[in-house]
Amino acid sequence: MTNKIEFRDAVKSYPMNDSVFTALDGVSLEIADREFVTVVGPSGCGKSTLLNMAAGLDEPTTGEVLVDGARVHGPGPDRGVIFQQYALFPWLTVRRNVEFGLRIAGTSAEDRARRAQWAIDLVGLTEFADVLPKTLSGGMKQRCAIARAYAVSPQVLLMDEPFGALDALTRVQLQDQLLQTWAQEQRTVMFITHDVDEAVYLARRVVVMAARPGRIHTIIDVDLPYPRTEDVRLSADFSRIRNHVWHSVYHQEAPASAP
Ligand SMILES: Nc1ncnc2c1ncn2[C@@H]1O[C@H](COP(=O)(O)OP(=O)(O)OP(=O)(O)O)[C@@H](O)[C@H]1O
Repeated sequence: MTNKIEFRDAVKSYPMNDSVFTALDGVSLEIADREFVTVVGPSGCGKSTLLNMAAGLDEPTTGEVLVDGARVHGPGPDRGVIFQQYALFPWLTVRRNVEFGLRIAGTSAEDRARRAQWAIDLVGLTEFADVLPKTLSGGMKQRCAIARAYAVSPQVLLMDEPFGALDALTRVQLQDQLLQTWAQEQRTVMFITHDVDEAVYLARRVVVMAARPGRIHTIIDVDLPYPRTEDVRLSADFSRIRNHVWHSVYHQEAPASAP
């Protein structure tokens, strides 16, 4: 399999008074085409910095970030980014918000309408397509932001704690929807979360980062079958991997135990 995203010895440092603060200290990571990777780690370990570099919203101080073998120089329609804070246009309806990215991409009106409707239906907002965001709950606003990214059908989805602010039930529903679209459209997904269960449920590999300086602590293979179902979530194998990831995140001073 070819690499879709590649971090090559990526360093991010910031000048700080008379010294330099190293936010990321030489991260090398290869994410294969169509792979689903989650990233977990303590606050401040550089997860968002890493994702923003792949998105083209931030640049490494030294090292390289490549997408499809080409150095990233800025955002592009091949990469959809979803943040925890849904940035919807308050004066546009759900449908117009979802169509926005397609409009920018120059998609024809007919395709725009079709793609938008598909994405709106997928996230369960069919009945709310023509209302303004202010009438939606937080979870519904986030569904709208997700539909907007899905509609453009980017090859790469970069998701920074997209479900972090949602209630547990909505979160589980959106995790399952995300896995369904991933299975259908076979995108490459890089997904940041603070939730160890979410990290394991979604991914083929979990990247555990460490802080001060930010770096990769360990990478844990999630050897569970897709499609992921409730049975998978409740299985002994899931618990075993979840415990391994948990230990790697919360007891980083100790060497990571074997699963
Ligand atoms: N513009 C900046 N100037 C100085 N330091 C910065 C800047 N942006 C980020 N940092 C620092 O870089 C480190 C990594 O930040 P980043 O947001 O990537 O961490 P994170 O793992 O995503 O954190 P969290 O889980 O809390 O969201 C932090 O210590 C942060 O304070």
